[in-house]
Amino acid sequence: MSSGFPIPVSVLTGFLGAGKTTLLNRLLRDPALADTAVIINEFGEVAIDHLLVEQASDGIIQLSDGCLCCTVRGELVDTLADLVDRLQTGRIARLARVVIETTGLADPAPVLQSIMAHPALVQAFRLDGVITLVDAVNANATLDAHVEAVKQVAVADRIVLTKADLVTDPRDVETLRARLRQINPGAELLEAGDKRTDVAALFDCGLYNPATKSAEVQRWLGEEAAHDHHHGDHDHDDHGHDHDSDHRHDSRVRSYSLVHDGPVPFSAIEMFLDLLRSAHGERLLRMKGVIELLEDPARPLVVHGVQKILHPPARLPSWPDGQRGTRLVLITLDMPEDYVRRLFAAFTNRPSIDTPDRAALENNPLAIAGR
Ligand SMILES: Nc1nc2c(ncn2[C@@H]2O[C@H](COP(=O)(O)OP(=O)(O)OP(=O)(O)O)[C@@H](O)[C@H]2O)c(=O)[nH]1
Repeated sequence: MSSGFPIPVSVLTGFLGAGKTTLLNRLLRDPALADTAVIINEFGEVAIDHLLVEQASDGIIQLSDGCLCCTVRGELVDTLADLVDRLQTGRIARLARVVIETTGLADPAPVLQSIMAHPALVQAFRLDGVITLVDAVNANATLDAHVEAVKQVAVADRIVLTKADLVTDPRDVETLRARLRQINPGAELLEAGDKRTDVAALFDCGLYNPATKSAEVQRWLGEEAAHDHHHGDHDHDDHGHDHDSDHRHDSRVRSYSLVHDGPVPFSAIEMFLDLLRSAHGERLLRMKGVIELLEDPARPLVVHGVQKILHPPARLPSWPDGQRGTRLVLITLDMPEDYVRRLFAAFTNRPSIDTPDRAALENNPLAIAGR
C-alpha cells in the first residue's frame, strides 16, 4: 500500500438528535477537512444535502469542497473497502480521513470492531478516535435509560457537550460534566458552542500519531491517575438527589489503571491481554496503555483496544514523559476488577496471596477464580 495509508478513521456518535450532523456540517467548512470522506451509517436522507453539488450514480457523493459523502448500503466494511479500491484505481484522487457518523442510539463498539477486526481494512485504516456528542438537555434521562448511551460515553476519546445553551441552570451542566467524567475520566470534555471545539481539537486523538511520532499518553494517563477510582454504587448529585442504582447504568462502568514498574516480557503481556479479551471481551469497553517491554525497554509499546479487538500495537521512539513502566487504563462494564488486577499481577510476576504464579497460569489459565 502507498504512503497515504493507514487513513485515520474517526467515529462520530451520540444519542438521537444530539447534534452530530450540526457539528459535522460546521467542521466540514474547515479546509483542514479537505479530502475527507463522510460515511453516514444509516439509510434514508442524506444529512448534509445543502453541501452537495453532484450525486454520483454509485452512491458516493462529491461535495463542493472536495469531501466525499456516502451512506452505508449494506456493510460498513464494504463501503470502506470500496473507498480503498477507488483510491487505488485513481477514481478518488486523495483520501486524507474518514468520518463515520453512526445512527442515534447505536452501540459504537460493533462499528469500531468492524474496522479494527477486518484483516484487509486494518492495513488501510487506523482508528483515530471516537467523538461522542452528549445532549446537555436530555443526557441524564438517556444515560439512565440506555446502557448504549453509557457505552458511547465510555468509549469516547472526545466528549462534546451540545445544547448547553438551552440549559437554564448552569449547575445542571456542571453535574452532567461530573457524571460524564465519572464514566470516562480520560476523554477530553468539550462544548459544541465553543469556538475551540474545532478540527484540531476533535481529530488526531489517537494514542499514537504516526505523523508526529508522539502520543497522547501523557494527557490521558495524567487524567486517569487523578481520577483512578471505583465508581460508587450510590451517587448523589449536587441537588442532593440520590439516584436509584438500578437505573444508573454508569455505576456498572468502572475505569481504573493497572501499573507495573519495570519491564515485562512481550509473551507475558500478550498472554494477559489474550486472556482478558477472551474471558471478558464484551465487558472491556476500552483499553489504552503503554508497555515497557523487556525486549526493548527504551521504546514504549502503545496498545489500544475496544472490546475483543486490539489495534495493531505501535512503537514510540522514546518515553513521552521520561517515565518508564507499564500503565494500562481500562474502562469496563460489569467486569470484576479484582479478577483483572490479580490476572495482571500474575503476569507481571507479582502474585497476590492465593493467586497462582505466571507459570501455573500459562498451564491453566482458568486457575484464577472470580471470572
Ligand atoms: N440550541 C442548540 N441546538 C442544537 C445544538 N446542536 C444541535 N442542535 C439542534 O438539535 C437538532 C438535532 O441536531 P442534529 O445535528 O440533526 O442531530 P443528530 O445527532 O445528527 O440527529 P440524528 O442523526 O437524528 O441522531 C437540530 O434542530 C439542531 O439545530 C446546540 O448546541 N444548541
